[in-house]
Amino acid sequence: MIAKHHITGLILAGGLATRMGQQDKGMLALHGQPLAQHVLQRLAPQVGALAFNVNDHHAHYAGYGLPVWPDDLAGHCGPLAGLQSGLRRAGTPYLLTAPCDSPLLPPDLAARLAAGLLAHDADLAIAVTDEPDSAGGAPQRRRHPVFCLVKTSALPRLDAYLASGERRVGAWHGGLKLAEVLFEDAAAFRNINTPEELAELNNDAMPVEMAQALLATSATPVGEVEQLPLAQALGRILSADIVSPISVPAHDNSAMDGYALRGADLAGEAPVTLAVADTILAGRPGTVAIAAGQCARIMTGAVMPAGCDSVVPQELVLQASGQTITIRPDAIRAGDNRRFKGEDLMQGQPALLQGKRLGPAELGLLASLGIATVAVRRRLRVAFFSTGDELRQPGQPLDAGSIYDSNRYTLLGMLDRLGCEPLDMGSVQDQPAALEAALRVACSKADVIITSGGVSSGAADHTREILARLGKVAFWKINMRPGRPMAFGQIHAGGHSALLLGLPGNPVAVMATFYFLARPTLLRMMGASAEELPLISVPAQAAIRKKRGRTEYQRGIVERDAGGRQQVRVTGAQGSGILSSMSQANCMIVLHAQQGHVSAGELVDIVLFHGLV
Ligand SMILES: Nc1nc2c(c(=O)[nH]1)N[C@H]1C(S)=C(S)[C@@H](COP(=O)(O)OP(=O)(O)OC[C@H]3O[C@@H](n4cnc5c(N)ncnc54)[C@H](O)[C@@H]3O)O[C@H]1N2
Ligand code: MOO
Ligand SMILES: [Mg+2]
Repeated sequence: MIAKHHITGLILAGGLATRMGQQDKGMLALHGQPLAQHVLQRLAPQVGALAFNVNDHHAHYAGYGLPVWPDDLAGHCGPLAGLQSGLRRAGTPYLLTAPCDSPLLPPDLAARLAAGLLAHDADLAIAVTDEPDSAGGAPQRRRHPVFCLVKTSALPRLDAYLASGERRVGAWHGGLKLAEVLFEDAAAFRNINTPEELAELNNDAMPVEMAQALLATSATPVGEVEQLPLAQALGRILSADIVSPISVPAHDNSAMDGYALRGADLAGEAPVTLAVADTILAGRPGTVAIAAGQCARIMTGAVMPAGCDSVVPQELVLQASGQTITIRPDAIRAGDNRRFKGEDLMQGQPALLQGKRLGPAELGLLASLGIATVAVRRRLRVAFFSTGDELRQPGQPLDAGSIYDSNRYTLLGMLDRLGCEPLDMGSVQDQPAALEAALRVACSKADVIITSGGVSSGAADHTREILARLGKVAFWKINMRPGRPMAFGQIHAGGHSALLLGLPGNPVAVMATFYFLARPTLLRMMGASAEELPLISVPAQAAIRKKRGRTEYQRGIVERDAGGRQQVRVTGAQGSGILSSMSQANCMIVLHAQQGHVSAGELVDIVLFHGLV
């Protein structure tokens, strides 16, 4: 297996960008962020180390804190010179290259190239795609030689090739063994060569991972800290590391009710008789040292007496008279049933790290250290409101064409569960003045404003105008379903600022965008350390229809089949207005962008709704 830490990712940013007026291509902005940073964000989770290959604009890349390697060959000789530079400098057995102008590159590029390389026992693996033939004929196989995973030991071959004056990218490997790995999603290899291509990409729906990365870069944790008694700290985020002031347990102690003894006394074959020299209760340490041939009656949790290293549970004792016990020498092994001082927490060692969310175990752990109050970040204030003239509140009559406002309640529930301080601002009519007033009030009270509705292409122009007046808000199209449209930005009013997350109005879209986009952002702002939702791989009970190129979150029910194996099925209709599907479901089936239709029995990723703790 080729592990992540065996691979250095090299972002090729050393070209001349002739069709971009020789600008530094890697620094061109896509959704307000440099192309090279998008590539970095996509490669980072896939490799152990990262570096840039840059020739002319070293300073542009220095801020990323990564190595910046120039070509060793002079005169902009193309990507192979970058590859050569990377192979010379990488400290890992493999190098993975990707150009700085390919921000959609596959999230499983490294894993799949590595699998292909191993399967073919090859020296390098490159990506290939099948592109539709413009004349309507059979698809054309297209190689992408700059998306390449190569053994760093291939360097001499590349050196010789370049020394011979050759520069062509596709042919350098000569006698080395090449594996071609087919990727179904050709769009992932899209690269930007002209200003028109960049404009087009800026207009297209953005991958979920890109939206997540953009959100992550704009979320900063709340600074204020408060000191809370333990009993009020459940769900809060620790603001500083906790170093154990004591060891837990504070003494070596017994794990059983029985007799503490010296393991060395259990030698031989015949039953052993020991004299009971003391009785030790939990909280009442013994007073005598136990000599050879002696033992002490001891209770669970009581301090081990000096001289003893083992405890025999009382039910394993053959005979006990009060003054003596008799046991078989093989009843226990020396050292059994003794708990060591500090085996849970050692004095002076970190017990909990800042960013930890305090759950039941953490409250108990802090208590076990004798800590009575704890420093946590103040709760994140999240103002939320629904928008729409059609909305009525539960309890009100429903007139023609109107609906009840459900998003307010799902949002309230989700925010509360996450540990935020929800500020419910009700529902707001689709009128410019009402919307502006609501945003201003929300901005004055909250760190984050979450709205639902009014963000699709049908959104009234006045919404955009107001948001533009109050701050900088982008309207995103995200390549996901449900949850395609979303507004994101920062707004300012009355000397305050707040992050705005404008979620789409459809009730399931609200939940999907909340869980997969807003949740990580809010957690980061709450000061919580990154908690990736664990994806579990489960076979699909039946085929699932899925559009390749788009991330889909389908509502699923995971349960055991007749043979006892877990499997997942979709809840039925997946419309983004069908909120009952979220209630029937016990998991979200996460169908990644690069996946197509799923066949019965195929493994899919799921996120469970409920956890134990
Ligand atoms: N021409 C296009 N139309 C739509 C597109 C598109 O790309 N092109 N995207 C669709 C998608 S996907 C979604 S999601 C919605 C998002 O629209 P908005 O965010 O502007 O939301 P609204 O139009 O205000 O509402 C959508 C839908 O949800 C109902 N809704 C709204 N608020 C609530 C609430 N608080 N409780 C319950 N239900 C609510 C609302 O009545 C609408 O039925 O746009 C699609 N259209
Ligand atoms: O994606 Mo919309 O957000 O489906 O309903
Ligand atoms: Mg609306």
